[in-house]
Amino acid sequence: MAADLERLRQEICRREEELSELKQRLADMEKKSVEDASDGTEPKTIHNGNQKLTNDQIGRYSRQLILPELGVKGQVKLLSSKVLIVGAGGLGCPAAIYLAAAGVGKIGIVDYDEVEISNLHRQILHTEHRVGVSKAESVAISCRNLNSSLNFITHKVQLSSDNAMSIIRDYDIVLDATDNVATRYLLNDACVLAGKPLVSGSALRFEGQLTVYNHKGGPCYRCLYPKPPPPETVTNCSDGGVLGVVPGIIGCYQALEAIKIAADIGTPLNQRLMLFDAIDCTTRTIKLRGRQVLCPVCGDNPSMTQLIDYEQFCGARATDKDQEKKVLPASSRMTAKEYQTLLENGIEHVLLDVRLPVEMEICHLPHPALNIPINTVKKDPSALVEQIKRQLASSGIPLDTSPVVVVCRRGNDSQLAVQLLHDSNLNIRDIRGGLHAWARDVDSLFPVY
Ligand SMILES: Nc1ncnc2c1ncn2[C@@H]1O[C@H](COP(=O)(O)OP(=O)(O)OP(=O)(O)O)[C@@H](O)[C@H]1O
Repeated sequence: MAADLERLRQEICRREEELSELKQRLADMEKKSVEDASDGTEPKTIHNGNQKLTNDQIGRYSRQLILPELGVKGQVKLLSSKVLIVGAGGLGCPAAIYLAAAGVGKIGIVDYDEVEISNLHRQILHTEHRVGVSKAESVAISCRNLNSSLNFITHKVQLSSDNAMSIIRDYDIVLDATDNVATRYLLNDACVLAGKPLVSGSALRFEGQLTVYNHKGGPCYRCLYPKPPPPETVTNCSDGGVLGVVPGIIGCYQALEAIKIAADIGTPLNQRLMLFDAIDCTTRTIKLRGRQVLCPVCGDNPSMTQLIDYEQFCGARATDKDQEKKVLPASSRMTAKEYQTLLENGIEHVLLDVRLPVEMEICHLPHPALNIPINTVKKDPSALVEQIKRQLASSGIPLDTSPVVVVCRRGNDSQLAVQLLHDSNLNIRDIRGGLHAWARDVDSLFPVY
């Protein structure tokens, strides 16, 4: 049954990709036939008196063509503009579809990742049956369905110092729709070096931000943030959460800014930062400081003339594996399977879950747990030790031998908790890999978030 479902899913994906290719071929042929017709005796102007737009284009873009600010001139600019979207996620999806709808002639999409089920609540161009498909490809397919007359280029790679300049070179405007500090600096420096405006967006929880860097003499990202933040202070959607519509709104704003720049209309958001708060439904725009003459990349005497190692520059976040190596000795840890054995043998213990209560509501291990979030543990570890000792005593469990088992989502915060409680004389260990390991190694039906 599961194999049949998977086969069907793959078949849908295959056919959808085929359909998308056919649409692209059809669009190319239609374009060619218009060019051929206007090549010889038959003038392009014969039907609509307009040398610049075809009848199809006039029909499709009519509602924006009649805007005096845009008009035929602006639409022609859009059709000949080239916009690169880096990141085909929560910001990139809405940005891409509005750029395609507006008729931006060439749209590049960079993403190395594949669609996951947890992306679908906000990355609205992907679909259920495209789980496992390249995100860049998925965005191109959805955009082509909307407007097959445009040119969509997929770059299924991680943007890095090695490839950024050669990818960016072919575009006029770049959108930063990514989610990490290293790529922000990389994109900033690459855009300054290549002389391209950078429309930057971000969204987390209920808040979003938007600005345009390196445009019309305004500052670049480095002018405002010369040094990267300490890695441990950076939170992403996977850890902090995000309401899907928030990146949706910011991604739309990114498309809007790109359209304004491409069509040369309105006032771009350079040297200003827009702050959006979904909880109160407020937006605020604040003035930013201008370009810094001492900026190492866009200043008067730039010391940076090529891209650097951005992971190193930002002191990239330690991976789960690094953290495992760095933090606890093996004797202070147990595997998910070892915890399963402990449960099956009915060994008395205290289970300490250091996630937020809201996460406990999503799922929890099949044993009553003391739920103390890691931030509370950090504030007063000794109070927690007293609480655990009281619980052990009231259950008549021997204090020094009975295990205290700490769990979290992926096994990082639990290690921190064990460290904080290390001097307590408790027999304390954490579950390596947390609930993710439990779902992977013990209970395949346990939910993963
Ligand atoms: N250097 C990079 N090159 C290409 N794509 C990148 C780069 N850095 C980030 N991205 C992409 O940017 C997108 C950002 O999307 P988003 O912020 O919605 O988060 P996500 O990584 O998809 O989701 P989650 O954090 O929930 O797993 C991701 O698809 C990610 O793969």
